[in-house]
Amino acid sequence: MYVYLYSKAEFGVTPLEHNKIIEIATAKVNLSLDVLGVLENGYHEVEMILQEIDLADDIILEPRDSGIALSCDVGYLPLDASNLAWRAADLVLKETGLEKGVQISIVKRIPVAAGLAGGSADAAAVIRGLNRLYQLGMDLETQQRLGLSLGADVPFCVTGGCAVARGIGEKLEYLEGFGSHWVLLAKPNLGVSTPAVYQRYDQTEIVGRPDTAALIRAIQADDMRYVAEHMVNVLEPVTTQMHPIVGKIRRQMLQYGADGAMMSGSGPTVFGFFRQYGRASKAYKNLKKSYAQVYLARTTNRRLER
Ligand SMILES: C[C@@](CO)(OP(=O)(O)O)[C@H](O)COP(=O)(O)OP(=O)(O)OC[C@H]1O[C@@H](n2ccc(N)nc2=O)[C@H](O)[C@@H]1O
Ligand SMILES: Nc1ncnc2c1ncn2[C@@H]1O[C@H](COP(=O)(O)OP(=O)(O)O)[C@@H](O)[C@H]1O
Repeated sequence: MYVYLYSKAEFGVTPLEHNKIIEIATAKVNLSLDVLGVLENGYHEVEMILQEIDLADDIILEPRDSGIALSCDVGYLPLDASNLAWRAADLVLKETGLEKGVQISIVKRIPVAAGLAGGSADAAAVIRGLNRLYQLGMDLETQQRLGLSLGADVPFCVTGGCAVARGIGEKLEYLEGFGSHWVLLAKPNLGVSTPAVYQRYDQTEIVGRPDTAALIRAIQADDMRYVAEHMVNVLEPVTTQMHPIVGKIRRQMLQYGADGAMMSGSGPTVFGFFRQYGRASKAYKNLKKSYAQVYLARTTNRRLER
């Protein structure tokens, strides 16, 4: 059930002799999402808690004399300049003035347009990976600044971990203390457009908002149950109104024994926290009967390893 989601290549199988490197692009879930206002450029000022999970893509980088070449093990992603991994490579090469190219191969596991920041994770992994491959000496802040020009979630994805994200998502306050917990994810068979959800949010009356300060305290105390029971995402009613199946999955998660369940980001993926593997795996089997994209993952904090 819980398949090891990082590539085995990380553990010594990496063919370093061929100059390849592997970066693990981990997904995130939102433990809360609040909108504080709208900025002049139309972006929303947010206050949200982001948590890295171990559902991940592999990003394999190989040096090339010039040009960016991209391949992927699935057929549904663009392989040109509209891919965030491609754009990240282009940005780093231009910014550093490096007269080199790169071959990028993606092993895709994170569902797309799901509220899990899969594209942002890939972009962040390319930035980290190129820094390593060509020893560019970019510090974390530089990597995050570059990342921000690709998407609001990219600065967080450069490090992962657990953080309160403010501004448009780029002002990060890292939190320590939250342990490794079972997270079950289920995505209905539809993708959600983030701009469409934010736009619709502006016309929607808000019913409940998260108590971010209380959630921060619970995270620092590793009180998973409190977090699970008090998570709030103000975008959830918006996406649920567009796609009622989101509400259905949330109810199913709770019915199957989750301590709490919520939609991640702009959706439509719903995740639930479970204290016990047994219960989580039973819920996995039940949800698998109705949905193709169901994943059992764990919260993780690879920032501490970087
Ligand atoms: C909703 C969240 C929550 O973590 O995640 P996802 O659902 O995408 O995973 C993020 O705020 C999404 O971040 P990300 O997907 O990186 O956003 P971007 O590519 O920068 O922006 C896509 C579009 O979303 C809207 N947007 C994004 C971020 C923000 N703070 N306010 C906005 O209004 C803008 O219309 C923007 O053009
Ligand atoms: N490497 C990538 N992985 C996933 N999606 C990508 C990638 N590059 C570009 N995209 C595009 O970005 C959009 C958002 O995808 P994704 O980052 O998975 O969404 P979300 O942030 O909601 O989880 C999709 O329309 C997808 O086609």
